Amino acid sequence: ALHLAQAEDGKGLDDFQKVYNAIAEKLRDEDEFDGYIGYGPNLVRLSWHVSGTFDKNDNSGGSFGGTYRFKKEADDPANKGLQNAARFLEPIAKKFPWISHGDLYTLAGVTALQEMQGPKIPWRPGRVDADEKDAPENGRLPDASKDGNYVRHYFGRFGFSDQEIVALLGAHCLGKTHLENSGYEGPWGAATNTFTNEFFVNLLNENWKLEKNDAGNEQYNSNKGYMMLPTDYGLIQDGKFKKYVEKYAKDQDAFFEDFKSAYVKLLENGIDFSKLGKAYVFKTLDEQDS
Ligand code: HEM
Ligand SMILES: Nc1cccc2nccn12
Repeated sequence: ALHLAQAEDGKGLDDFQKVYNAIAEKLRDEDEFDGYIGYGPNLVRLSWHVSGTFDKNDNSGGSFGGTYRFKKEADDPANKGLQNAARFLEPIAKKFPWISHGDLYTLAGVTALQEMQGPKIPWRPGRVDADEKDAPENGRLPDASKDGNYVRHYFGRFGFSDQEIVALLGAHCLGKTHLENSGYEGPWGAATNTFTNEFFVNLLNENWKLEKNDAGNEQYNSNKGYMMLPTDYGLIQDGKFKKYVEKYAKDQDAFFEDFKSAYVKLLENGIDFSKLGKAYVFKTLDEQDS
């Protein structure tokens, strides 16, 4: 059965906006991280990795139990590099001890996306901390060395359509790959901390060369210093995915709208929110600077 959302008692929009603001202010303060990319992309990746363990077949994994806080999940080799995001969030968790870990990890991704000029992401609280025994086993996160068919099959476990899969991967407009984390090296130059549709524009416009990187893994590099993972490149090798890449490369608003919907679905998979009111939409710091 789905996990029933139980919001932190007595907490409302203002309380969660305070958590949002604390994360957003810390993002602004600690802007030097990772060559001045900042923590935003890393927080978005954490929110995806804590949700990406979900399996609709037995409703295991997913963001509900906040089980990333246990070594069993945090030490998954696929999570290498996310210790930075976890350390970033420790003082936030101490300042707001009432928020569950699942709510904190997902709210941090929403905050980072909105502060990096992404779409407004409606968010609902109610994830309840589970025990270490409920932490999913390692190996549920995807393998970047594969192709488009693998990507389609992988995301089938969440019930995502081709369109939702392509929209979600648009988050690879953010941050970079780090050889010491994943065995892929991304260029400093092209790394960004602003949410745009450029992942799709680059996929279509650059001439990609498949090369072996210093870790011996194959990746696609362009002469402008951009890179793509084999799974990224699979989106233009596969005709059914490619038409959505073209749609989003042409229309950033359509990308923002579809990313928002798919990202909410990713973060809420496996949870029954029907007992809660409507989702919260948080103001950015800029919108509160009055
Ligand atoms: C086929 C599915 C996916 C694969 C194989 C994949 C793989 C990767 C890899 C290998 C990295 C580099 C990590 C590092 O070296 O630090 C990365 C980074 C990243 N991924 Fe994905 N990813 C996938 C889907 C997603 C999704 C669905 C999202 C969010 C909605 C996402 C968001 C990010 C972000 C923001 C970064 C940059 C992190 C940073 O700069 O620290 N990825 N991904
Ligand atoms: N920034 C970034 C992160 C992860 C994967 C990826 N592919 C192209 C760019 N990119």
